[in-house]
Amino acid sequence: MPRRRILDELRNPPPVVLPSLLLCDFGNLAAEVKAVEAAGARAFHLDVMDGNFVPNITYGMPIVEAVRRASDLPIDVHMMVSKPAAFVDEIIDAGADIVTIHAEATDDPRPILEQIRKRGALASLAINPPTPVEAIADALPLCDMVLCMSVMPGFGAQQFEAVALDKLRALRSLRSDLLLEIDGGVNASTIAQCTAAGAQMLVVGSAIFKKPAPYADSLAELTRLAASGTQ
Ligand SMILES: O=C(CO)[C@H](O)[C@H](O)COP(=O)(O)O
Ligand SMILES: [Fe+2]
Repeated sequence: MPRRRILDELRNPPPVVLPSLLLCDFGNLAAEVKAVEAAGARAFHLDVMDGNFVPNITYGMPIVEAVRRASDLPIDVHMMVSKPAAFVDEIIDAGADIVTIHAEATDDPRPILEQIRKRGALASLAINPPTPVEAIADALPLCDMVLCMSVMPGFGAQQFEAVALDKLRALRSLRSDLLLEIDGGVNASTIAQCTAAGAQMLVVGSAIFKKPAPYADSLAELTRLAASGTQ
């Protein structure tokens, strides 16, 4: 999908709940993707971890390609890798529509964000809970989206860290057009606070995949709660 159309679609209310496939059944990946799409998902979140930037290894291009084959929905790839510049092109070739790199992984994210945009994908920058918004001020003009992590990256099913909410509020006051995403510990108890603070993109892993498919009830309930935070 073209960059502009994805941006417009994702900015449309209600807020977007993105299933994080980290905790899905990889033995039945295509079926899981289709089940989540049938449940009403508007985009997917894929967690690429390299065992170096974070203390865990997940998957790379082949899984992004497999999700691309199973669905036409936008794919948001969260790159928890030490050398994002080396893999951005391949991730986009595999089917990523949004590429999120970590501010902590590079001295200057700007050339990588430019490269992502040049390739026609949405450029996104993530910050870990201890990283302040000021650390990415120079890169903000090149960002379509900012991801505020509400856990230290590496694993699903961790406890939500509310420090991300202050950063969402600060970013929203700086730029009204920026897509804002939050990831980590987002569930029925925390999701309304996230949208109240300005997030439109809510990544949810364990709160969807801890129950077996179909996922329609949990996705609808999370979307309802997310929308209630914007009222
Ligand atoms: O980036 C991530 C972990 O680093 C995942 O997207 C996130 O943790 C999703 O899982 P949960 O909703 O269970 O926290
Ligand atoms: Fe993630």
